[in-house]
Amino acid sequence: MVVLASPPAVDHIPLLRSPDPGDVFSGVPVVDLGSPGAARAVVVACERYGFFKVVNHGVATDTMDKVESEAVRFFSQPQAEKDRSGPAYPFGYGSRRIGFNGDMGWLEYLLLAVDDASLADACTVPSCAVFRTALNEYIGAVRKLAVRVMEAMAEGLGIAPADALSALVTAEGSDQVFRVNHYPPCRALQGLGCSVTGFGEHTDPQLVSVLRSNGTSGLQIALRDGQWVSVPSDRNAFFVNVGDSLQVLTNGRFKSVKHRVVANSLKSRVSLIFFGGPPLAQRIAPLPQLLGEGEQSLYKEFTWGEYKKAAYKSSRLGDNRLAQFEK
Ligand SMILES: C=C1C[C@]23C[C@@]1(O)CC[C@H]2[C@@]12CC[C@H](O)[C@@](C)(C(=O)O1)[C@H]2[C@@H]3C(=O)O
Ligand SMILES: O=C(O)CCC(=O)C(=O)O
Ligand SMILES: [Fe+2]
Repeated sequence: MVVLASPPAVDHIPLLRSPDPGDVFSGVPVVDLGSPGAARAVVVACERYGFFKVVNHGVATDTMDKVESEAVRFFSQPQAEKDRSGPAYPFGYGSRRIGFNGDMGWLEYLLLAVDDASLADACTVPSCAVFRTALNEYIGAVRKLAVRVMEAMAEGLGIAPADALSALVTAEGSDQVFRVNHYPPCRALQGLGCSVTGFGEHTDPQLVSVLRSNGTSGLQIALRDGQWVSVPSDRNAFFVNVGDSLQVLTNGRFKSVKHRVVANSLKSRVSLIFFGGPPLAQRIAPLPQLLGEGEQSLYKEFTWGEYKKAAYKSSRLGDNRLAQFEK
């Protein structure tokens, strides 16, 4: 028997088939937020893929560039310096370990709280004031974008008031998280036909996630038939994921998208993600306006706090976390 051992550098990190050009998905829905058809396009994309790209988003290029270059600078520091911003939980710098239940990925990251009360100085890590200022400016802009996207969802779904969904992420005490991921190039497996997992497959538990990355590919989404496809990167655009909580609010009409990141063998990927969640006490249940005559909720009642606790306590990244709440 021939046993192929992984190089020690990638020990304990699952391997994936390397993406090939045929995996590149040309069908990612693109929503022009400034166009009259945006609300309808958002709904169609959320129903079909739980995922779409946003252009004409109004976030200044300078706001995106500054935070990206500060992130690159932060991750290029010596390990001991980065560790001073750790540990990752509850918030701070982390590397390789994701969550508490044994998941590992080829990445390092910053997990940051978004403190609504003081958005002007939302994060206290990292220690560098220039990075913090850039992060706070970016987080403020991306949060506004999340609100616009959720307003478009409500309009497209035909529900009132206009902030029926977005109010959940602007409410006092809403639970928002921000994440900066850095996937260094992984040269160890070059030419072997396989790649190391950057971030294993999962759905995001929140309502929506708004992602931007540098020009390095790696993000993949699962289509409804289970096929994994590569999302062409676009550093000028944002990508929106439907999260589990939004799936429940729409009684399954919108589907939370399964996604993962495959590490690149040559280039590093930097991604910045805003996760919009509601306050911990918020009840997560289908919006009555979205339930048809006689239609029942597909889910048992729960609060965001209960869902989050269950997700963090016992789930592995790839688990179907909603399954235990299905009726
Ligand atoms: C394994 C885990 C990591 C995660 C918490 C969890 O127990 C299950 C969900 C994971 C996830 C995915 C989206 C976000 O990156 C994240 C911050 C979140 O809210 O849920 C991560 C969690 C994490 O990295 O701690
Ligand atoms: O880094 C990426 O591109 C995606 C990461 C992700 O899905 C996450 O942090 O939840
Ligand atoms: Fe994710």
